Amino acid sequence: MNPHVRLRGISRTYRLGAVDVPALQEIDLDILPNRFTVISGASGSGKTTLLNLIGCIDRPEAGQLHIDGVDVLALSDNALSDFRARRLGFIFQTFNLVPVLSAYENIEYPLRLAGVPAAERRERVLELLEAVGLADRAPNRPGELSGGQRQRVAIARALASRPSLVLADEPTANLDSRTGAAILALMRDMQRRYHVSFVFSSHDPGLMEQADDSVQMRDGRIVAIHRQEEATSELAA
Ligand SMILES: Nc1ncnc2c1ncn2[C@@H]1O[C@H](COP(=O)(O)OP(=O)(O)OP(=O)(O)O)[C@@H](O)[C@H]1O
Repeated sequence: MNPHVRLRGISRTYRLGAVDVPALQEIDLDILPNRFTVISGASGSGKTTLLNLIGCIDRPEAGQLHIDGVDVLALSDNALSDFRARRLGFIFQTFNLVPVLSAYENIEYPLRLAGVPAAERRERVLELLEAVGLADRAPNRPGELSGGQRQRVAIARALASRPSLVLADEPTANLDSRTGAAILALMRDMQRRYHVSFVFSSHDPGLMEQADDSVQMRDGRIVAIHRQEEATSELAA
């Protein structure tokens, strides 16, 4: 199976005054398509830095990064923004919804930016609201929703532009454990339903069991990769 994301020799060092902080050191990693991948590791192990690089929000000093076969580090800033908007979806720990927009409008926002026609926008937003269990909350602003409901809106927003890859940086960190488990189950469901690759980071080693693939990090390096057997349906296909 061709990897969806391929990292080779990726290094990223932050400069803090005179001190160099090596956040990632020569990372080699393949993320497989249509799988649910968790990146776990202690605080400071480099998870966010890795997700920011895969999300083309940050650039490494060294190494190669291909997504869907595209050498993203060779793209111009404009081409990279376009690539990000079309192919990638993001879910954040702090939800990052626009407070003055309703749940419906938050999900619709990336579609407006992408110039999707109004009728198609409406169809996609209503389908996603239904899919994340918030059909009755369309007019509510984020301030009128619970943390779990806000994250559901954020999941729907991340999927709105039909990305091939969704990146989620500690999406359950600000939720109680029950709500976090429900959000995780929803992400899993959405990953299967929409045939996207999901990559999310977590401190919680318990989540590793629920992923197809798990990547463990320590001190800026990958110390273990565990891949579950491919799903039967994929093998049969
Ligand atoms: N902007 C920055 N400037 C300097 N150092 C940074 C910066 N961002 C991260 N670091 C350092 O890089 C290392 C990796 O940080 P990163 O945020 O990627 O880890 P993490 O595994 O996501 O941690 P957490 O679980 O706490 O979010 C840490 O040592 C951190 O202190």
